Amino acid sequence: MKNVDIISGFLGSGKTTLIKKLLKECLQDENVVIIENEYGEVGIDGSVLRSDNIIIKEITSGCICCSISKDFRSAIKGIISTYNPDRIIIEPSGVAKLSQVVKEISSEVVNKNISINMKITVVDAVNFEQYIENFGEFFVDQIQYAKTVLLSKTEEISNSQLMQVFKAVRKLNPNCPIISTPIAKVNGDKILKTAEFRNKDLMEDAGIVRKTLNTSHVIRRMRSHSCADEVFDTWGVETPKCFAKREIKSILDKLKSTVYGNVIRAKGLVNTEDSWVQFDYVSGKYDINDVDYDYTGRICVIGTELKKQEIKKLFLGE
Ligand SMILES: Nc1nc2c(ncn2[C@@H]2O[C@H](COP(=O)(O)OP(=O)(O)OP(=O)(O)O)[C@@H](O)[C@H]2O)c(=O)[nH]1
Repeated sequence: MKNVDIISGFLGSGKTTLIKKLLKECLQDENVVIIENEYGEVGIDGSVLRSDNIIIKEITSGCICCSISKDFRSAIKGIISTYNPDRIIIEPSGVAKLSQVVKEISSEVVNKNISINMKITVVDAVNFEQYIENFGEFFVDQIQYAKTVLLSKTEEISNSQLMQVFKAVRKLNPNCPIISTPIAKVNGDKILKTAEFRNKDLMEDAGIVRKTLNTSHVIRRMRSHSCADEVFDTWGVETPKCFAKREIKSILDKLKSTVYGNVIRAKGLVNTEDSWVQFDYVSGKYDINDVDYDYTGRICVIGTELKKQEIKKLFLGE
């Protein structure tokens, strides 16, 4: 029987950051395979996580809980027969419903070989209200079906905002441990122990939560949708273009404008005049960091009602 961990969370919440931390601080001696599911057409997180002892299987261009669920199931089976890993970590796309991912894993095809161990949902505390209001169907599902919730970016909000987010998460999921200490300050081991603790007792959490809560008030605009493809849009490109660093900054500043649609998440690995950089844009805020060179540049943008021609012009000038 193989243990499978699911690290769920909305777009840009911090799933990859958490996986990197766990790999570095407490999973170095384990034979781990990661399934990276990117909603966009080009894979970026695989390169971000890549290291010598980690095997990464990337599944791009769709969501493993709906449009490419078959690829997902065959990936799991293939991984088990090829690598026989100690642990499989799944990072679903930010727009996947955790309930659906669990359903896929538990389906007839694979349930003889695996059992679900950790189900952590990373919740972006900074953008909590905005996401619950606009993308409640996805966001709430991820929280309700989690065995553990990790609040990310808590160091960026006030104590009273944190208390509000904490209360709202607790209301949606009465049973799960909620990790609220800034991620940089919590030891990876502590996160692992918290998320694996009382595993068995919490197996039924999703059912209990569904029975005890009426969350219709938080699922407003998105209520009628059930599939990410009906709501979210993505644009991606592979490009050898060499950018100026200040150009990337200026592009990311512009992405906030509605000229480009409603951009929630943009990420990329691109070449610049003096180094390779990784950029991460989440709802108006961004980071740009130097990284090791990569084989070619990749850019991915996710949002709603994207103006793809405008976005292409912005990044590539054509
Ligand atoms: N300040 C702060 N930034 C964070 C934290 N967690 C993640 N980030 C930043 O948020 C951005 C997105 O982080 P990722 O780990 O790539 O998020 P993700 O959930 O894997 O993103 P997608 O898979 O693309 O949806 C990056 O710029 C991270 O550095 C946190 O706890 N605090």
